[in-house]
Amino acid sequence: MNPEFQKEQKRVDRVMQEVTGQLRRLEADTSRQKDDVVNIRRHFWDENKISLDSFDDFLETIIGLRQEAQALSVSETTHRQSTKKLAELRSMQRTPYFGRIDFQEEDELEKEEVYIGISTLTDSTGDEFLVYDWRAPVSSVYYDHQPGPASYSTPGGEVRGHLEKKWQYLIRSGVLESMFDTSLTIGDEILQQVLGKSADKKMHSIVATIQQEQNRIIRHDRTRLLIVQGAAGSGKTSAALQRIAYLLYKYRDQLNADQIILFSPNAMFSSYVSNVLPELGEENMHQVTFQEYLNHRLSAQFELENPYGQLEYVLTKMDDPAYAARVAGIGFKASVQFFEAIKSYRRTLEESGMIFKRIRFAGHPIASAEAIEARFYSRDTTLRFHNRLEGLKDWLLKELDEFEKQEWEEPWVEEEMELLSNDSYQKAHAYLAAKKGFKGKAVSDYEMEPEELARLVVRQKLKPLRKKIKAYRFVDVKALYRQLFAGFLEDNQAELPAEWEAICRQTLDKLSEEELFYEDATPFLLLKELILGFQTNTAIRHIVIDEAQDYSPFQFEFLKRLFPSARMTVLGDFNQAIFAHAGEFNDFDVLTNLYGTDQTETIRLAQSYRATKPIIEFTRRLVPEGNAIVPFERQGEKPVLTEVADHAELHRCIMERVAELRGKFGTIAIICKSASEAAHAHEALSGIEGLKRMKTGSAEYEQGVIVIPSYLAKGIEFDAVILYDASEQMYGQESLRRLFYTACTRAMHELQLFSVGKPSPFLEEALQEGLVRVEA
Ligand SMILES: Nc1ncnc2c1ncn2[C@@H]1O[C@H](COP(=O)(O)OP(=O)(O)OP(=O)(O)O)[C@@H](O)[C@H]1O
Repeated sequence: MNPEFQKEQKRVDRVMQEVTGQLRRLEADTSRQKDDVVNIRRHFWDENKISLDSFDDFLETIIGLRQEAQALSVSETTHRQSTKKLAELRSMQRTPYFGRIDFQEEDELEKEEVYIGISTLTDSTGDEFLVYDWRAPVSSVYYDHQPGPASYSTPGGEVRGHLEKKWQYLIRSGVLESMFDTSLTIGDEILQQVLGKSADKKMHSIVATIQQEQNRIIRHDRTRLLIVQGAAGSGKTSAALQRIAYLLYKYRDQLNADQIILFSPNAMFSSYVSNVLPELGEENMHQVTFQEYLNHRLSAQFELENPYGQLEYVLTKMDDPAYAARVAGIGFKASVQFFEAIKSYRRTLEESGMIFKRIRFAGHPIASAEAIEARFYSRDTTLRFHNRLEGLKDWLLKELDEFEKQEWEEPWVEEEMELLSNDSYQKAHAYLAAKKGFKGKAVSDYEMEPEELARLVVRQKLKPLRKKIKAYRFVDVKALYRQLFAGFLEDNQAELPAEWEAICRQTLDKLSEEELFYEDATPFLLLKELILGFQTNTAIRHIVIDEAQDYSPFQFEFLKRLFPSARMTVLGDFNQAIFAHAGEFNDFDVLTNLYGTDQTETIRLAQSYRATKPIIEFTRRLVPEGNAIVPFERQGEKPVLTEVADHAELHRCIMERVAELRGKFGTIAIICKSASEAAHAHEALSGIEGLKRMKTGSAEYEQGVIVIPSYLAKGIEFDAVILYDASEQMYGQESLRRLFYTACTRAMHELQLFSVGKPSPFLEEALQEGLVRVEA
């Protein structure tokens, strides 16, 4: 063993010893802190006898409670911090560090050897830094510079110096397996090794091999909106997760994981990425899907279609007579034009056109729709729209008060009183007694007057109506949305799709069934919020939107308003824009309007890491301007295309191929175009042992051999991909190019395409250039 290597192993031993020692001490402390927290919680109320006898007693009680609550909060925070440190130390036990820079600061006589790992580690005196956190300012030199002049930013200003050498280490469970002087080696051995590994059930952090461009994303701080456009496999998701870890470190005094939301495409993806932050010793952020939010807001009113339901329709129901109109409708309803039309519609409602629901109680009118409308438009029109509605609400509540008084004497009240159960009667008695100031035993002295009970009965009966008025349910948003398709847009919109009439019919029919197409959900919600006021969440400080090409500008506008205090990181790839509305957009330029050019920065990632060089050379031929995508130098087999005569032969060939691939790989995905094709394939290939099918509801992606619809595989990767049927029959339309590309780019090490009959025209160029091996 060379002496340099031996010296480094000795250092690893020393650091490991330190980690183990600190871990032991912290484990003991943490368990004590946990007992403290449990103890304080258990005895919280014993320690504080509540006494309200005199003002002094009351004050003492309050002070006692406050002190105890403070003690609890301190213990909880200490315990939380220790648990986090424990997680970090446990990770460091596996890999204490992964890199080193030899950096000489300007004006310093000696160079410093800075070791970099997932967390900072000092010796027991606290004086010597054994390991620096990868997010520390000095660590950026490791990611950003080659040997030579280098600098890094600190809160106190720029630190300049000279980077002499840069090292990478591969340490596993305390054993130094290899080390590379990356200033000398050509290519990136460790990155090669990492990328050559098998796919995992969960995504891993890329902390040891973050590339310079990715580091820009991670440490970006300048603007409110960061847009990342990057090729498939360029590390967008990886960089986004590292960025969250970075933000949690940099702003550790002000920001915690609860204040960050990651918008994921589906539950399976959420589970796939859920490992990365804990691996870095951080707590996970919230993960949600946009659909979950829509459901939360709209499911009480409508049966809501899910986005994959929409996609499945678009991919499989081409024969439906309503198909062309639906697809045109999806495009229009996601357009900026429609967005602007809704905003201007809302402005016209200031003058006329509002639709209200009458307010009635048991068949008795309280306010007719006409009266409400008349009142609304008789108000001062200089007031803000929402204030006018608020005034209307207050007026209606007063009308209800008047009505309530009239009801006291009505015969139904008496009947209702007689029919009260014993329990309800007792409750009414207790309630009224308390209101009159009767306490404890004195409650039984209270004699309830029949008039009082009558008033209470009427109030209770009108409670739901009062609630409805307070929630502005007298505004008929559904009818207002309907109005857009029942003439408003036709009269006011210059350009409408040719299928407009059919689009209107479809939309209106669906609404009348109390159902909502996915493409209508966000516009409906936008209209509702524009009329009734926006619901906001100011606690969230950062939102990260992955697979952002799947969102319409509408949805972005929405998220901006929903999270007014948040910064936004948006990551996507328009070559993978597979939703039908996506035809409208090819880049994120329209998002610049969200916060303005000064507050927007765009970073592009061209290098793709996921797949071998031959796979990337092939996939980039599938999309326009694919030449801009740069493959990483990792060797492998060329993709293979096998043309078969029919489905029987297809299934036979796939089964044979799976048997061969199984020997080499842990995760093999048979990717189908749609869920219905996946269902057929799963049945036909049931001879494959342990074959599993992934569906929209699947919560976790499974290893082994799986059948999966293309759109669900998005964002995820597999060792080997078998494209079930890449024929012209299945992928003949230009609109499916992006879906086809998305499916092919899921492969890491091997890609096999089958085609029943003539292959898709998307393959023509790649075939001509010999980028695919054709098998007979
Ligand atoms: N710097 C890196 N070091 C090691 N691995 C990396 C690096 N960057 C990316 N990778 C790997 O490349 C693969 C693709 O990364 P990721 O899924 O983040 O890309 P993406 O741009 O989100 O892809 P897609 O758009 O296709 O979903 C992952 O296996 C990831 O671990």
